[in-house]
Amino acid sequence: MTSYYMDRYLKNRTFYKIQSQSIIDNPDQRIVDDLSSFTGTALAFSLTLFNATVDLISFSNILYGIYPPLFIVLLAYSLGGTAISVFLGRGLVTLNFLQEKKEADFRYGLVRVRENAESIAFYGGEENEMQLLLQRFRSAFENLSKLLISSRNLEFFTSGYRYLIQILPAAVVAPMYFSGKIEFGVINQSVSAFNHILGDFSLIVYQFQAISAFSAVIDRLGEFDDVLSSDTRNDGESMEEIEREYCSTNSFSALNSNGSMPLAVSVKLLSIEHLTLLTPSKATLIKDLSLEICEKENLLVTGPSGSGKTSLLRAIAGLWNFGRGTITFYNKNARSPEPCVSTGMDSGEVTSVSETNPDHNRHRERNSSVLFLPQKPYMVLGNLRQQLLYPTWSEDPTSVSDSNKPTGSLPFLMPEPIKAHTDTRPLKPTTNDLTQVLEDVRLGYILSRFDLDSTHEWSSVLSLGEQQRLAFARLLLSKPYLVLLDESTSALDEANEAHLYKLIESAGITYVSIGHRRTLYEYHKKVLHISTMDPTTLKRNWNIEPINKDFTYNLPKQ
Ligand SMILES: Nc1ncnc2c1ncn2[C@@H]1O[C@H](COP(=O)(O)OP(=O)(O)OP(=O)(O)O)[C@@H](O)[C@H]1O
Repeated sequence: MTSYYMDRYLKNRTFYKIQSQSIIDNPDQRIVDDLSSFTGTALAFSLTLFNATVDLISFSNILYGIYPPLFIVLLAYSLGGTAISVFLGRGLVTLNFLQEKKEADFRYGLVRVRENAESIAFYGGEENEMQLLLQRFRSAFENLSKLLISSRNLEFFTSGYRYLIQILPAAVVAPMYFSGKIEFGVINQSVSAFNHILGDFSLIVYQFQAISAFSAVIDRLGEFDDVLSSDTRNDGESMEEIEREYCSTNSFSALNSNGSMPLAVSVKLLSIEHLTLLTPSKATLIKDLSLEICEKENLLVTGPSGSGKTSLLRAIAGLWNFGRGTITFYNKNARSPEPCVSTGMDSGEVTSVSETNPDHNRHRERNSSVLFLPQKPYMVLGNLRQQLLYPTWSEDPTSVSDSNKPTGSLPFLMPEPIKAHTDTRPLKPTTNDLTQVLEDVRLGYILSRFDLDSTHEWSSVLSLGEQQRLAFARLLLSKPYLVLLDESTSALDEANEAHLYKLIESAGITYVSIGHRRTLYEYHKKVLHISTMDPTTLKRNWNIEPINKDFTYNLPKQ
């Protein structure tokens, strides 16, 4: 179940939608704790139910045979007891649900302190963190107190219920013994049968606390399952969405009609048509943007903070759907093109697939040919080799030494090889390639400190600039045909920035960058300037122009 839920959580970027739209709380806790208690309790309850059924069948006959009215009294007693315990414990499901949430919130607060240890230490924010954590703990503690009070009241009733009736079978059957109707041993027999049947009929009374905790777990898992099964892109509102199309440009599309190769071929990689970007609250960020990105026509996106530059990249990456318009990717490497659904998009022959019904392989195909480097470099948990291979190749550390030995693990727990885009991604780099690429991005010196197979908390042991250079090393290994860089060199000095841009340019990678630095103009052909939208006029707030290379920007000496 864990593997099934994780698969659905990571598929179609559901994890991102859940987080960015705050759809449900603590999905991690639901995967770890709730699944565990669901499976454990479901198994335990099934066995208890089975046991009780067998018990009931065996002892009902005995008790009914001794004295039928006793059986009927027992039935009435247990029904009454069940009704009272349901009434007394009616709040327990909600309290258990909240307890799970509050404990998970508290744990998450502690995880955030661990993850942001350096920033908190720099700010000296220990006092505030303590207050925030105490607040979360207090909330969990207060809920637990309410839960304990409710459980105590229920427990008082359950104990009374259990002992009050103990005398009944002996009291009813004893006169029958004294009148000689039954033998002495039948009194014991009836008491024992009575207790067995009472236990079976009182399953809800005795297990009410466990049942209410189980219901809370089912509620949380049900909610999670609904989110994983539904399309979380919008809240059921029929709003317009940005359309994404993936076209495969065949190799002959660049030829002239007579079959000859034109002198200057400009292969289109991406086109944006009439794109209007909105925020979730429907404020317009960018109005009616249309542009094309051709091979080697590197584009710089500039504009004031908050104007919507990152949102534009998110829209291209498929992470932002608020707005309307069409974004088309042209994948020159695709092998199995499908009929083109978009007409009048390109003079060359194109084939395309739309993202309305996304399919895993298609995502992979696009991922391998277009790469996004986010503003905040992401370091995966693992060794340096895994950092470099991410996200194009996977490396299972256990398989390095024991690749031929069976690990004894269950098949569904084995790491899945990244197989869907083997047609377009380059061959897996060797250790020499990895060392070389680190040298290329001027990170060769870290190999004297860490070897490729050492595992560290990389986001702490590498500086931000080093992490950004490592991200460029990944880029050089993956060799996508288009990369979107969101201030990916913001932590680097200008000389290193120039070096990295030259490297990706000479690797034949076309790039679209977001940046504020004037020096960036040097490495781009066109600039898209986005200005802050004026809500009163809602006029087009962008313009695109070629960069005049004669202009000098006081570049650093290298
Ligand atoms: N998930 C969100 N919900 C609501 N508003 C958002 C969300 N994400 C971004 N915004 C808003 O959209 C606007 C554009 O954000 P974006 O990150 O694209 O700006 P930017 O131009 O990249 O800024 P910067 O240069 O500071 O990185 C901002 O006003 C931001 O507050």
